[in-house]
Amino acid sequence: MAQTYLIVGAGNMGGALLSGWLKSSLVNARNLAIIDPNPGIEAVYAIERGAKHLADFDGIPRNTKTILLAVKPQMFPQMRRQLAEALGEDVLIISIMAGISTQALKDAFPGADIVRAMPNTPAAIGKGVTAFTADPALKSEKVEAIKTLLGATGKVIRIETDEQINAVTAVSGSGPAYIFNLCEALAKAAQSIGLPPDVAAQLARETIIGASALLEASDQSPTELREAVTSPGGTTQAALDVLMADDGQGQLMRRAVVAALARAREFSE
Ligand SMILES: NC(=O)C1=CN([C@@H]2O[C@H](COP(=O)(O)OP(=O)(O)OC[C@H]3O[C@@H](n4cnc5c(N)ncnc54)[C@H](OP(=O)(O)O)[C@@H]3O)[C@@H](O)[C@H]2O)C=CC1
Ligand SMILES: O=C(O)[C@@H]1CCC=N1
Repeated sequence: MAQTYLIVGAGNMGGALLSGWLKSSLVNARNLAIIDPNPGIEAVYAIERGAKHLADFDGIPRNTKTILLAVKPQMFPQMRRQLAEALGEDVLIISIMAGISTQALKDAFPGADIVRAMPNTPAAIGKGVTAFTADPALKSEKVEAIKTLLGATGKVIRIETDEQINAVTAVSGSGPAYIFNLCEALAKAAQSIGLPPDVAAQLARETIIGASALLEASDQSPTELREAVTSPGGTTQAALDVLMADDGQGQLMRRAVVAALARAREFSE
C-alpha cells in the first residue's frame, strides 16, 4: 500500500509545496491528507482530486509516513502532543515552521526522522530555494528522497546546523519580501521625482523582473552586473554613492537580517 503524505497547515507555503509535489507527480492526490480548517487554493485543488481533508488528527490514515508541518510557529505548542499521539512509527517529520528548533521537534516526536527545512514563496512557481538540515546519521537513500521532495519547488541546499536554519530564514525565507519592498520603494521614489503612479509602479516592477532574469541568465556575478550598469562619473554612480555609503543599503540589510534572525530565535524559546 502506498504511503500517505500528510500536510498540517496548507496555506501559502504548505500549499506551494503540495502543489510542487502534485505537479512533479511525486505524490498522488489520493495519497495525500490535509489538515487545515481553511485550506488555500492549492489544497482545495488537491482535495477536489482526491486528497483527504481531515477535520482533526483522529482521522490520520495509519499508513501516514511523511508529515509536512506548515502551520504558524505559534500554533505548534498547542498541537504537538495531539499530533504525536495520532502518528504511527517510522515517520518523517518535515517542518518548515520558522524558529521551531530540531531539538523541539525531536522532543515532540521521539523516534521520528526530523528534517527542518526553510523554503520561500517563489516555490509557488518552482523558483524557490529551500535549505534543510537533517540528522547526519540519516541513511543516504532517505536524504535523497527528502531532497527530491523539497526539490519539487526549486533548488535545495543541505546545511549543517540547526542554528543556520534560523539564518537561512532571515536571508532566503523572508528574502522575497525584501525584494518586493525594494520594488515598492523604487516605485515611491519614482513618483517623488515626477513620474505618474502607474508608470512608476510599472517601471519598478519591470526593472526588478528584468534584473532578476538577467542575474539568472548570466554567468556574471552580481558585482559584475552592477558594474556593467555603472558608467564612471555617471548617473548610476551618483545613486550608488548613496546606496553603498557606510550607512547605506549594506548596513540597512544587515540590520534587517539581524532583526529577522532575532525573531526566529524568539520562536525557539
Ligand atoms: N510564507 C513564507 O514566506 C514562509 C513561511 N514559512 C513557514 O511556513 C509556515 C506557514 O506559513 P504560511 O504558509 O505563510 O502561513 P499561512 O497562514 O498561509 O498558512 C498556515 C495555514 O495553517 C492553517 N492552520 C491554522 N491552524 C491550524 C491547525 N490547528 N491545524 C492545521 N492547520 C492550521 C491556517 O488556517 P487559517 O488561515 O484559518 O489560520 C493556514 O491555512 C510558518 O511556520 C512559516 O514560518 C517558511 C518559509 C517561508
Ligand atoms: O515571516 C515569517 O515568519 C515566515 C518565515 C519566513 C518567511 N515567512
